[in-house]
Amino acid sequence: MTTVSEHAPNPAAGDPSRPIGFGRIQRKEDPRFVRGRGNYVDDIVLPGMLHGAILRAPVAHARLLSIDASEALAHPKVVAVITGKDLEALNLAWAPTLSADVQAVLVTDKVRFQGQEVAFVVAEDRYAARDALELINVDYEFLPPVIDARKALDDGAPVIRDDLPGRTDNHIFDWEAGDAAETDAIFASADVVVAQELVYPRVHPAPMETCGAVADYDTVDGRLTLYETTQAPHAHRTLYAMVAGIPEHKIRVVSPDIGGGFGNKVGIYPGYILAVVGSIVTGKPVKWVEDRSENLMSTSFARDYIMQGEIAATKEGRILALRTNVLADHGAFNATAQPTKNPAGFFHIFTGSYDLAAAHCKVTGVYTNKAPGGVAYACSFRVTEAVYLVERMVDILARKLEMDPAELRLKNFIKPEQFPYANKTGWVYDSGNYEPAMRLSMEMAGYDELRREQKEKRERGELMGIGISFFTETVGAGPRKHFDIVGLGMADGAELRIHPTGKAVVRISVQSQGQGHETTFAQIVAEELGIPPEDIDVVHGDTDQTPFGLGTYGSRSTPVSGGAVAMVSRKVRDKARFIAAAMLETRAEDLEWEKGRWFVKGDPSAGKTISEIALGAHGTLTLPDGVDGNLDAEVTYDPPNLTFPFGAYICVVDIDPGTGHVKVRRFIAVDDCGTRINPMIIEGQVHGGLTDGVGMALMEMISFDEDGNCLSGSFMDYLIPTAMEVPDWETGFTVTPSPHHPIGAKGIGESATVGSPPAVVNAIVDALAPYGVTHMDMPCTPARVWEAMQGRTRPPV
Ligand code: PCD
Ligand SMILES: [Cu+]
Repeated sequence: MTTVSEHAPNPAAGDPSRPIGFGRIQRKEDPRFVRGRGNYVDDIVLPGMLHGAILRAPVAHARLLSIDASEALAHPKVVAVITGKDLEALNLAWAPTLSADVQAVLVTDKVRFQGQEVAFVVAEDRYAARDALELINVDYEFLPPVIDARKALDDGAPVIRDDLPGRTDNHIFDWEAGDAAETDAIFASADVVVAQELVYPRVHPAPMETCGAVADYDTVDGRLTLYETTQAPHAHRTLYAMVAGIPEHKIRVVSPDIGGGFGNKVGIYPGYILAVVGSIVTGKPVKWVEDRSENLMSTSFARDYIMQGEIAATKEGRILALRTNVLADHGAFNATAQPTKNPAGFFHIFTGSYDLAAAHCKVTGVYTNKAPGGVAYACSFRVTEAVYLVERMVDILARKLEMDPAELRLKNFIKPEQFPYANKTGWVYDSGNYEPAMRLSMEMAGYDELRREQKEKRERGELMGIGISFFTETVGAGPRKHFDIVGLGMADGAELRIHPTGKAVVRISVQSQGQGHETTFAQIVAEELGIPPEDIDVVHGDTDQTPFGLGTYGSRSTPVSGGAVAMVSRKVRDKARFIAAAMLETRAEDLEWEKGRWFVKGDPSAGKTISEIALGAHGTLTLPDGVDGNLDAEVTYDPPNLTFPFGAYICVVDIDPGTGHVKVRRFIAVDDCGTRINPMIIEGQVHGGLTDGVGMALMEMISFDEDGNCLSGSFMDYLIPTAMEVPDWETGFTVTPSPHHPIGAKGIGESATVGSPPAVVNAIVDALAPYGVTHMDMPCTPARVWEAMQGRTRPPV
């Protein structure tokens, strides 16, 4: 049993590698999932419920001339058809985005991307609603679209956002970070400079469950109950109150089980608002659930960054500076989920894990006739793009210097004694110890042996590649003074009640989409109070039942809400001390804590367990002044900094020279997320993220033709990886606790998605080195790989 010292930042401090709260326990949520008892938005059925369907624009850019819904309204099962005009009358035709822009809920003036919402039909069943869409007649005047971000700022390019007063071009923002002059000076005198354009294509989170809502507006007392697929129920409620003018105390947002979010369910989509309007108009509950094509074509995409990278170094391989110019395609509305004041999110952590003398980045955002979004798909707000940039550039430099890429990284890491480390663009990394993670991954991979094998194979003309990526993430936004969503500061609440019999319920503001919060948050309480996890219920996903907080994305639940849960448990523990003292007829100062109980210093036999204390609190005992008769507490936790998890990944690929097919043979992932709660859940998070990363590197891309038709509107065209395409993951870990987090934990949910794509691409480029290939853009499909080899001769060996 570990003794928890009151003020120790990390209860696992004695042995930091020990997982906390009973470690590898089975997930509490799984029995209901494996028995088919999950309850998703589409499972919700309310009496008299109607069904909504959205008519979507067939083209990317067109003026709306007229809508005739009379035929649809004549359909016997159609109850209402809502158009942009109707919404204008309610002042709801446009909604604010999370990035200080507005987005059309339904088109009033102009269609701006293919798949945009044009009208909403409410009918007695889903089939009738869909059928009636075909009865709506819309007249359009087609306009030339802007599809290529590189042409968005050309003179004479069609102006997409002519709804914004004074707009004469498609420019959204220019933003920069770091010191340009200092960086340029270093580049000017550096021994070696390499440059490369890197395209991070438009990809999609594509969660298993698409987005949907059931809105139930009670016309008698003006109450709105909204079941939604949302990763941030409280933030949504406040936004609905602000935008729709429904008093906040009359709105209840319920987020039941969610079949994956991955950033796709952070924003507010037109469909949610339309379900609400549909319910207000008809006086009945209205369900709207999108299909797969609607999800892929119209909801938030991710990435879509064209990056010009440059890196400067000495000829001995000391990396000096990094600079980049980025063109960011934000689609038709600037709706990126951005909790920061920076329009490019956390992109300026592109200095990665290296100790640089200078760095500078510049990002230009543009509008195009494509779906809006730019969500952090398994990515803490553009950290994925940042990691890809630096990890590709370091590899390109290694090739130029003819140095081993592992050696080059080891030579340039920020050293353990440099933490907390302030990078050149204004981040303070809380902690890190990079070399042991790198060395562990090399040892697990058998790195030297792999290089030997590669050499032999090259001599035989076989294509084998080894790719490395070492990443540092910024996860866990707040603190609230630095991060907010439309003015709501990024802190999170937690409420803990210990029932008289010692069982507990903890209510949290974040929202699980599959991460296992019902298990891990119980484990945090268990660690702090010694109550077994099975005796602790975790309540989330209902704004009526939980304290305010900003929700789950950017791997912030453990860093922020996890901190809140640890702090609220400590508050209960402190209170328990006074009650125990009263019960034991002694002074609180004379008591000592060991996991699960307070006892008299020097007399361990005299003590009270948490459950005895809970009963005492609710009993008849006279309590000291100022101590309430319960064992409950609440806190709002505002983290002092972000957490900075990191990892070392090694990917081994074999390429078929005849077809260009890439086989990921091995993948070694060493992650450091600080103090670990549940190793099984962590491994699951890493496995999922690696699969995502391999998918992006090899096959995922939302593409468009010249007219702006989305070519990736189904899983036939938008490929996602399956068990067939991925190897047995080999995972390892090191533990570097966060010095400021109450239990020392850092986020893990997105690490693998962030860190793995550069490892895969680095491996592919490494395999193709004999052909003189130095870069390839994702997705590295067989066609692209094959093409890269054509017309290039392998040098004789
Ligand atoms: N150290 C540590 C950390 C962590 N953990 C665990 O693990 C998990 C995770 O966590 P985190 O990191 O904190 O995170 P979160 O916040 O919770 O979550 C979020 C994430 O998560 C991930 N993962 C996942 N999974 C699943 N199943 N599903 C999903 O959907 C998802 N998503 C994804 C994403 S994308 Mo964004 O949204 O894009 O921003 S963000 C994200 C949880 O349970 C926890 O508790 C542990 O144990 N330990
Ligand atoms: Cu991102």
